[in-house]
Amino acid sequence: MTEGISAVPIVDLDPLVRGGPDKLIAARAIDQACRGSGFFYVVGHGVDEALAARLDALCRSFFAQDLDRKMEIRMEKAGRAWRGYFPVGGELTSGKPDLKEGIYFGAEHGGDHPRVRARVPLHGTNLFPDLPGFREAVLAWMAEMTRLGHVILEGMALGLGLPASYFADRVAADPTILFRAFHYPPPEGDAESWGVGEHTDYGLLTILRQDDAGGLQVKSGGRWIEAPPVPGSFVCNIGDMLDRMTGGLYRSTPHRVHNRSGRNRLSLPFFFDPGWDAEIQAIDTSRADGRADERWDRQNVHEFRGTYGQWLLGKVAKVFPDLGHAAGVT
Ligand SMILES: O=C(O)CCC(=O)C(=O)O
Ligand SMILES: [Fe+2]
Repeated sequence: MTEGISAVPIVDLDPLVRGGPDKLIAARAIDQACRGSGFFYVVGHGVDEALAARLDALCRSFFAQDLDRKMEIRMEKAGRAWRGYFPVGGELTSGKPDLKEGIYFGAEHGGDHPRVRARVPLHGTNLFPDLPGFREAVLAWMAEMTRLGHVILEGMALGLGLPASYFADRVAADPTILFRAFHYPPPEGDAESWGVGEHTDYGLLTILRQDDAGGLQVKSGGRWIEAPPVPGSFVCNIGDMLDRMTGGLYRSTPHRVHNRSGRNRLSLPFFFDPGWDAEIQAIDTSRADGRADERWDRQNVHEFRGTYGQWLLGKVAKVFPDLGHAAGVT
């Protein structure tokens, strides 16, 4: 592990991606990062840079369109599947409107998928913008990010001294995947406009591609530190369910975004989360450090019992209250 230009460490995943004998070196670096700030960059991930550039350009073309065009795929049209576009101010990550717009995507489940047939919220088909190549790029990206998610989870399992397939076998055989494209316009005069307010992510692992605008901040050791852009890398962070499973050994670290660059910021977070029906159980709480920080939302993840689907529905209903009602969640 090498120290980057910020306090967030950089982990070279190459040995894990290739499956070489140095796997444990990468696994230990991940473990160290997860016990520390809970945030790390990954390089050596093998994700095609040309695909990333194509997706970046397509997303910028989408967000540059008139609002009317963007609203053609507004989230309301996807109903309970919870996909599509939301305009600036439409999402309330920490109870207040965020200064960002975005598109939500998920696994492309057809009408014959059992959970779509059972009308389970958050399942269904995506709403893709009518831009050539968009659909293909998003589907290819989600496949790549899913591959990468499995690689990182394997590293985490090894780093914890568990069998490589520990998470894959228990919670991530059929992961819940959510992919978002966000555009953060620069604040107009109001320095207090947060792109995303302080929050933690809900699931296992977030893999984020950020552009060169900067603005992502991570709460580490009680203070906010920057996670500046590192070309060709992804920023990874722990979600609430991995915090829960590791008994707090790995923290779901609070983070937030403030776009101070004076230009548009584009970010592409991918959420690699437990299967919808996966029961979330602690691995070995004796390893936990017992710290119980005051959380941003005053929840205690360690008291949660149930499936990931139950946890996620409770969360999403808070972030999009109107859609929560529409989908019968609240
Ligand atoms: O856009 C970013 O850099 C972070 C986004 C984020 O934290 C989230 O969507 O959960
Ligand atoms: Fe987040």
